[in-house]
Amino acid sequence: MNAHALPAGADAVLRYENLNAYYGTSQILHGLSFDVPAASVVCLLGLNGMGKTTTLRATMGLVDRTEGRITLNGREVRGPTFKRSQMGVTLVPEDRKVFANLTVAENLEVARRPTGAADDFTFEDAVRIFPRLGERMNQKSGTLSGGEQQMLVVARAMLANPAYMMLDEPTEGLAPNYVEAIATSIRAARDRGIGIILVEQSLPLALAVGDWFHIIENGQIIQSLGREEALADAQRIEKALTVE
Ligand SMILES: Nc1ncnc2c1ncn2[C@@H]1O[C@H](COP(=O)(O)OP(=O)(O)OP(=O)(O)O)[C@@H](O)[C@H]1O
Repeated sequence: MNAHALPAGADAVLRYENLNAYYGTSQILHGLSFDVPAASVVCLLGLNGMGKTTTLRATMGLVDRTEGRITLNGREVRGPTFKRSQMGVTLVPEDRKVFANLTVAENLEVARRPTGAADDFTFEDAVRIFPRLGERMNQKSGTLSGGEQQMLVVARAMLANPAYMMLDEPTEGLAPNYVEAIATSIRAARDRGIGIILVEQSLPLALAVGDWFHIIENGQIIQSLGREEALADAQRIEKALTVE
């Protein structure tokens, strides 16, 4: 069964139900519940240290302990990280780790996981979305700029053709033209049916691509907004993301 196939009767959704997460004895997440429908972009917003990264790591089984349920298209997401990624969920972490000694092309090839679906991402798609990578296919990835490495890790995630993709602050420290390329890639992934969780400090980017917005404070969702509401209330969201 490929990553996009659904068990009979299941919703195409990554679903969080009352998620608690712990590092050691510290409880970081307190009862998070939200849905990530297929073909949508869900933005997690909040100040530093509020639990956004922990939510993504909990999804991949990278925290010490969780309670509650995460289901992907009706099946429980559990077990070791590689099993979760086999289920079709992938995380692009903040640290932008590329295989430094491999070329750009080799990094992409290692990640490529065709599902056989007609709308699988291909090398050509990656190069169309990130022309800069196309110019650097034979360059060792360790010598790319930070922005280019970020494009490469996002391109790699897309070539794995996940059902759901989580991006942790993909535009942190990037120049505006790279931010635009990341926005284009997020829209392209959504247009192919991929559900996306975007953790972002940049509200303009989140508003440019997001369908749903959850503001997280101290490991809890304190406010949830749809796209129209968020656009109408951008100033209030900005305030919630500003340290007083
Ligand atoms: N490995 C860890 N061990 C113990 N505590 C941790 C660990 N990782 C994160 N924390 C704590 O969990 C809390 C939430 O951190 P998290 O990284 O999820 O925040 P965030 O909202 O993503 O913010 P940031 O933008 O700073 O990454 C913080 O108080 C942090 O100190």
